[in-house]
Amino acid sequence: MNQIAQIQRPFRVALVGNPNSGKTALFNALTGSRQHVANYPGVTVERKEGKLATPSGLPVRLLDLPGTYSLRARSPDEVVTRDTVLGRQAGETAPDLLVCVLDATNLRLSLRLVLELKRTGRPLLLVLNMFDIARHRGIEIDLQALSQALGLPVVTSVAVRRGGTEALLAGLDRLADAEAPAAADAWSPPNAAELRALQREADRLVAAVVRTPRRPDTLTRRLDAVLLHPVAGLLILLLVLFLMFQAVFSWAQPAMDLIEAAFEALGAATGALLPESGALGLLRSFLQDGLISGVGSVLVFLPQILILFLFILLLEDFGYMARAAFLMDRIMGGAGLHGRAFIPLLSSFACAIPGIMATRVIDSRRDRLATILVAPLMTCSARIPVYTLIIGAFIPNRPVGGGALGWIGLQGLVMFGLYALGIASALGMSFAFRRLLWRRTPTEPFMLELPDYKLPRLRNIGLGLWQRARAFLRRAGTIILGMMVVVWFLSSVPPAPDGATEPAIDYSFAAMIGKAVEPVLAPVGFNWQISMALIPGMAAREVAVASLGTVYAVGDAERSPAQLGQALAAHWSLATALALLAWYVFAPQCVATLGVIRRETNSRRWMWLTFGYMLLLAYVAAFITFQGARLLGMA
Ligand SMILES: Nc1nc2c(ncn2[C@@H]2O[C@H](COP(=O)(O)OP(=O)(O)OP(=O)(O)O)[C@@H](O)[C@H]2O)c(=O)[nH]1
Ligand SMILES: [Mg+2]
Repeated sequence: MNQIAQIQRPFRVALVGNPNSGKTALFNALTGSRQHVANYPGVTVERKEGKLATPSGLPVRLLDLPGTYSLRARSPDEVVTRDTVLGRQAGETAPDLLVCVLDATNLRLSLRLVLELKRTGRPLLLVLNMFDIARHRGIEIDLQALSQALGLPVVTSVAVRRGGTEALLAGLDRLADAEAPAAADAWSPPNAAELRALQREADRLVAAVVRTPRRPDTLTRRLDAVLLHPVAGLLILLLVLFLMFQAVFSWAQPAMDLIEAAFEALGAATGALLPESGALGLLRSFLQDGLISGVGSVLVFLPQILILFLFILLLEDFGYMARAAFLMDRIMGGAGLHGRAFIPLLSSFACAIPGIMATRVIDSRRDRLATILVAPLMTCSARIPVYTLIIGAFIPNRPVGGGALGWIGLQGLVMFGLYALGIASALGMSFAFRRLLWRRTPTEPFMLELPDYKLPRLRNIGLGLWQRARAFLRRAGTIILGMMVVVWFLSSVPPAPDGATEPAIDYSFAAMIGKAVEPVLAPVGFNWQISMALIPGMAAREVAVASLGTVYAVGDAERSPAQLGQALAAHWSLATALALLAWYVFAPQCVATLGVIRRETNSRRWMWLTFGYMLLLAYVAAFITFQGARLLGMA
């Protein structure tokens, strides 16, 4: 009977546990690439589900839940975890088994969650993960005593090692046959006193089953002596960040050249197939100037984005990110930011959306709001295409100086400067917000656990990169492609009248819109082509590049990004180019980010505040840059 039920319906298992206990690592190890990522309805919490089969062939559907310290949910992702555990998640039934992932090196906090989970009456399996580190540190855990004391099955795992999940898989097989008890319907969240009582019980358990030697990891200690040093540590951090940006520029080049050449060839092949005039000519223009050159000019940035993420993922896995947060705490504290804001802000280098979502680690609402408000100022990867295009076209590719400075490229330096400007303005603005909005609240003290250093796992990094690449490609394939079609339409329709003397685009809708906005943007040096490209750029910053491509391609038959750079250099003054760079540092040009701010703060007010202050900064910065550059004779 049970066998039949299993064949018809997979065994549904959910991973619960504290943040950083290794749930996602286990999830990846167990499911490989058989994963499906979506969002929970109505919230910005990712729902990650994957498939696997146990050694005995039982199909399992595995859910990776957001980390939590308690079922007394405080944030949207904790609500998802709580509701899933209790079977209250809309559209889902309760999982057949909860696998509670514990960090074996820190059982105190994890066991309190286990005790809470026990009270829900759901079937539980405990996994002591990070067992390698625990063993390495000489921590001894009496598994049998723990299992007996809790009345729950206990297995160990090393999520990041091949074969490290065998005991867990065997455990799944054993428990799949067990009859699931009914859930306790009358569950209510524990109050503070109950939580304290649970913590005391957890502490008693730990005292009874865990033996910790007084022998700290010496390698970690020796490394930390240097990496956490107030001066040397900061210098190393700066060096790491600087190397990261140099790498983004130089390593990506060959791959970018390749992608560019491929799209050029594709465009040329399409051009050869179709005639230049008539209805087929319109199709040819659509394929060549709209589709191929549009997608190509965005795709070409994939290598850079991957390199940036490679660095972030490596540093995170190595254990350096927490140190960076620790180092930055003093500096960020001066700007009114919490030390924990460092990781959200650093993630915002990739994209403000995960950055803003990562602010959930900050407990105080004000600290969190301050971080959310300034996160979009960090240079996200969608700005890279714009920066690269303009820097490539206007900043000479030569070393900054001779001799010792010969290895620093001027282009890389300008890029670094733009990033620095983003960081400085984020710190400045959070300082201003603290001064203006929350004068009297003190920042909370910094408490972040510093994990031991460990060698990054290639598999984890690979999967992380793959997920990022997929997200980017999906964006390129949907929003961006859609916008490109709109932009192509606006810039090709209506067609030029017979006997027209100007390029066809000058007669199009795009020109009309651009020209209407132009007077407002003329003081910052933007012509109507730029004014027009900024409009679709609202959907995603990098679309502006593709739009400029379309605008100038339709006018001048220029196609590849390199040729686009040349076209821009011919059409814009240096002052205009610099003003556009300044604009892009600040402009609130991403509807998705604004949407996430609204959802995460639960208010339109903060969204509009962000939009307003960023737009103001962008205008002022571009104005000063343009007028200043003109005064210096760069017009
Ligand atoms: N050495 C070792 N490292 C591990 C193990 N499991 C996970 N890690 C590492 O621990 C870090 C955190 O793991 P994640 O899987 O991201 O943790 P998580 O529980 O999903 O965290 P949240 O999603 O934030 O709740 C990663 O750097 C993993 O590579 C393990 O068994 N041994
Ligand atoms: Mg996770």
